[in-house]
Amino acid sequence: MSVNNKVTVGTFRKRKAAGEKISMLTVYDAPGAAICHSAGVDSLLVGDSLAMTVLGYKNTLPLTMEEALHHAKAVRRGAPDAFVIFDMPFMSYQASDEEALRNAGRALKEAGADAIKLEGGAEVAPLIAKLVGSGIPVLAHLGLLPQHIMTAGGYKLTGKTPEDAARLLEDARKVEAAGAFATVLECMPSEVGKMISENISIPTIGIGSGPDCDGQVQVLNDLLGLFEEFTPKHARRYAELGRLFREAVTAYAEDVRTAKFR
Ligand SMILES: Nc1nc(=O)c2c([nH]1)NC[C@@H]1CN(c3ccc(C(=O)N[C@@H](CCC(=O)O)C(=O)O)cc3)CN21
Ligand SMILES: CC(C)C(=O)C(=O)O
Ligand SMILES: [Mg+2]
Repeated sequence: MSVNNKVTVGTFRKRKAAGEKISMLTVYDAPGAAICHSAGVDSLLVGDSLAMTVLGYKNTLPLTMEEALHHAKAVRRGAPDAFVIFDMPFMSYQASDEEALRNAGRALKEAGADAIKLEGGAEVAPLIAKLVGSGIPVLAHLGLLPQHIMTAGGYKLTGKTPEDAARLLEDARKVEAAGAFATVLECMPSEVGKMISENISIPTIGIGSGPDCDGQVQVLNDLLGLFEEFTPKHARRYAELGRLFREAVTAYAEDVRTAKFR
């Protein structure tokens, strides 16, 4: 069988109903998208982690719409049939709903994305309803919100107290009611990931939120060992491409120096 039947928002719903897990990986360029899609990864997220993994920024805040679109277009070219989600950059959707709708529209119209993702719970539920009402599928994102590091004072695990866990469930119910087709759950205790997954009808896509989420998402560069600034605890490493990369270019430089390669 071909590895990918065409994935749609309906696929997410059906998978959860059937108890089948959903895989998602971030990807930022055409060759990466081609490999991930042909390998059978269900969905590709052009994460705003692009800022850190590829563009060399210290956090995700500086990323612009233009930069994100540039990479989303490359991802679409590399995997024309993949389900591609565009992660809305910081301040592309916060200033007004009007600006949010225009920017989300650009993701679909200009980059050919299938859906957008934005960070937040109850406070963005009315915006999610407007986007979905306009025909733009939305993936929500709850828990650790990297675009809130300045107000949070860093990257912090969420849902550690019963009150926090209850608030996360409330947020999950609000984004579900607003029409999000699924939600990311980032960095919360496994029990909270499980509790939320069991109490909403849309799939949860976990990162650092335990084995009972309806799917998992990883940052590609963490998975491949290609991000050397730091390793988040939630990252699972499947390869050491950073090491291979360094060995290869070291050998090349040495071969040129010693005139073995000429
Ligand atoms: N390479 C990369 N991987 C990611 O997962 C990622 C990015 N970049 N950039 C955007 C955000 C930032 N994320 C992060 C970054 C750091 C931690 C972190 O330092 N976590 C701590 C645990 C936090 C705590 O214990 O309070 C850790 O030790 O891993 C978590 C998520 C997730 N996203
Ligand atoms: C970690 C995922 C969910 C993300 O938002 C990103 O990579 O930007
Ligand atoms: Mg993101």
